[in-house]
Amino acid sequence: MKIKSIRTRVLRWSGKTVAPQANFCTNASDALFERGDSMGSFRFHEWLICEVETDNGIVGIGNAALAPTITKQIIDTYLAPLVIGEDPFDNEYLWQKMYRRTHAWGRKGVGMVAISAIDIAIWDIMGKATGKPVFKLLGGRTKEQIPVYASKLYGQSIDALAKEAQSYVDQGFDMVKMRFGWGPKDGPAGMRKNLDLVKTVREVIGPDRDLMLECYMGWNLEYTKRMLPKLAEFEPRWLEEPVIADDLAGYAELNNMNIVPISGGEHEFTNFGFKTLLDMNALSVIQYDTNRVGGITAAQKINALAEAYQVPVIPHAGQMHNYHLTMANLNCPISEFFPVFDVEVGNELFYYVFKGDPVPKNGFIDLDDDLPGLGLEIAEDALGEFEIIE
Ligand SMILES: O=C(O)[C@H](O)[C@H](O)[C@@H](O)CO
Ligand SMILES: [Mg+2]
Repeated sequence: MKIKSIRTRVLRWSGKTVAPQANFCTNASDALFERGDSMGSFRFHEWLICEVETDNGIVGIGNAALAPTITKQIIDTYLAPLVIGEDPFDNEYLWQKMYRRTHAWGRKGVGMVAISAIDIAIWDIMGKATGKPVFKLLGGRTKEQIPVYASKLYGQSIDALAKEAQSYVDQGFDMVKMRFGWGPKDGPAGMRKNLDLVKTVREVIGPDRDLMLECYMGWNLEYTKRMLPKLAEFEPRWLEEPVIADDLAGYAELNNMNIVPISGGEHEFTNFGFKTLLDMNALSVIQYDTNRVGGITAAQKINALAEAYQVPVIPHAGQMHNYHLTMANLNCPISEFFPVFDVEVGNELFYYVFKGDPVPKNGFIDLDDDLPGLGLEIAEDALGEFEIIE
């Protein structure tokens, strides 16, 4: 079997979007003096689809959400010529070929995102060719079902936040992740508002459900050190991305304070990136995203490394490319789930592009043992609300 062609499309959402409210979510741009739309860099309103076709007609589907138009160019210009004509079952060789041929500029960021999209498609091909779901090629079923946490609860009024949190309890979720609305530039008043948000959600979900807290790189080391003792009383399962991805020492200092477990990794790349973080004891939970980190080939290597350190892996994003890894690894205990809403930040866009993502029931999702590949189809009949850049 050989790879015959690669087709990339960028889908630009032109349908209804919900504008984020003020103080919707802290993020790395908050450190800039102009508030403006600090969420500007934080939209996922485009998605890249990467279809890899073999000479016997099997089509594997990969995807990417970061910088889709650039990722498309990287695949079309640099990566497709490297893998066309090759055997998709040589996935390790193909990953190394893409990684080493673009090493000068592609080992992190959009270069690795592009490699991820092709690698995910290759694993979809291997599943379809063998008649096995991808997780059965990675280690098989390690769970009856996958527990999922409802991940939204962006900054909003206290009443609205409580109502949204209650809706997840009513749907049977035992774990929720919320976002902060304020950070270092908002001073003590912002700290109090952040703590009010956490207090509200903790009161709604009660003491026996997991509460996770998301900063999305919007805080810094000094502010987080002041916040951690104030957050401890709410017993969060983790505090996520308190500092920017390059502040490895900050991650390590915060995690080694052992006040609240620190999580991160959705903006880190390859097993080398995570070896450094693990050696520094910088994370208590690893959260790579398979469509960024290097695809399934890279993610599975990180899973093995993390297991040796006994650091759990809970990939960013409730999407199929992550669910298969979670199902196949004992050290991946739960998955994230983005509730389906109107398009806001864009995490929800995945459900508009693809068909097949499992729907949670009572706080769990499951995968089909008999559905080959990733189990996704492109929702071609629903792409009318997208501008398609081919
Ligand atoms: O952990 C997450 O879900 C991500 O950081 C989100 O995609 C981002 O929207 C911040 O909430
Ligand atoms: Mg996150």
